[in-house]
Amino acid sequence: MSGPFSDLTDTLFADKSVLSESYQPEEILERDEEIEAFSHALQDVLFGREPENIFLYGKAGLGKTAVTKYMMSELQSEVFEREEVDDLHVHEINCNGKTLFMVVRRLVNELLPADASPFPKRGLGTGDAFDELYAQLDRIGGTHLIVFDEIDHLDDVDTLLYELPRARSNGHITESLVGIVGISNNYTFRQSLSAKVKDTLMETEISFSPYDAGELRTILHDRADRAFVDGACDESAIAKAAALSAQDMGNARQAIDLLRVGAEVAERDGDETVTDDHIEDARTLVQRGRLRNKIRDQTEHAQYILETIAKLEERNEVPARSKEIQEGYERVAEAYGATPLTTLKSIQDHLSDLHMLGFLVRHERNKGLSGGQYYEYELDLDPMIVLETREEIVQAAD
Ligand SMILES: Nc1ncnc2c1ncn2[C@@H]1O[C@H](COP(=O)(O)OP(=O)(O)OP(=O)(O)O)[C@@H](O)[C@H]1O
Repeated sequence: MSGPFSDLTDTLFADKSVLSESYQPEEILERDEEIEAFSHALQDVLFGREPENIFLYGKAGLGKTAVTKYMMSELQSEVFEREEVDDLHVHEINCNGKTLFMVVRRLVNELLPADASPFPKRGLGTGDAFDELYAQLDRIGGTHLIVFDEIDHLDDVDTLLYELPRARSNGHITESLVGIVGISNNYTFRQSLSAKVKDTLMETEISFSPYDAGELRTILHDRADRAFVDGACDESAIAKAAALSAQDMGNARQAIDLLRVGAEVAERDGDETVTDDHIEDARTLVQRGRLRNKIRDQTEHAQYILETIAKLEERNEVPARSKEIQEGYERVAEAYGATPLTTLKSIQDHLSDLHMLGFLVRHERNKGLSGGQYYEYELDLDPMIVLETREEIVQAAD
């Protein structure tokens, strides 16, 4: 029997899941100093003392989550070994898009006994949710470490950071100990806290810096060893993925993505080894994917404007002035059954935003002797990406 899948054999991957987002590495590489600072801050837990509060800062993909997961699991094992230490409970919650009430309620529900009814969504306030949280922490006892990921996204973070670290000294809890681990992409987070919180919050701050090419190479090497069958990935492909990501933001997630997509390209082409060329192709694919998402994030009218400029570009009618773009835009908006924005000023505002966001190149022109200046615009990306993305969006909406 032969069918579309009958010829397929996996010649590249030994375990592809090692390159997936959900994979938690057993070993954390190139973060010795951060791990050392983290262990130091956590050591009170092993002596039954109140934990220090810990804040981790750093841009995306620098290992904050991976290091935290690793530290929590190492600490759990150590607590388990030392029978004299009370139980350790670790709770993790992502704060993005949540109110303080939602976060505290979620924690309460995690702590409640399995047969208890959940904390009500309505009718009670944040103060009530905190009271229930304290009651549950004391009912369970031991040490509780609560990891708040994207803590800077929380609406009323001041209250959280004023309440929880003081729960014991204020007598709200007596049978348990609680510590906070806050994770944030925003280095200025601490400055945004109220003076009252800033002055009293005792914490250790650990900052994660971008990985350099050598560090990324070590991380990728380790992944490649586990992910690929022997000899299926060139050393220079690893070096290339590491170098490209180091030049960008030093982001390990991006480096791993390049390696995975590069391997998918090799697989698609029927090649038995991942090479530099595959990583180069992966870069283009990953960049296109990012651009597509960025276009999708724009408002409907901003997208019409981008589509208009892409069409002008296809007819070699760029760079174009805002008046010309407005005329094309009106036709595009109407073709989608939308009512176009009417003033030239509103189009110019959109053009200026799209320029700031890096979608457009802007040329400043002078009107010769009559004086005065105006701008002309063209896309700073391949018009096909805009047109294809728009088509996908329209088809998905049908
Ligand atoms: N030092 C490291 N050793 C091994 N793998 C790592 C290391 N740093 C990061 N990674 C891997 O890179 C990816 C991104 O890391 P992680 O999710 O920890 O980043 P983050 O700093 O928490 O970023 P974000 O804020 O975007 O979540 C994960 O797959 C993680 O396993």
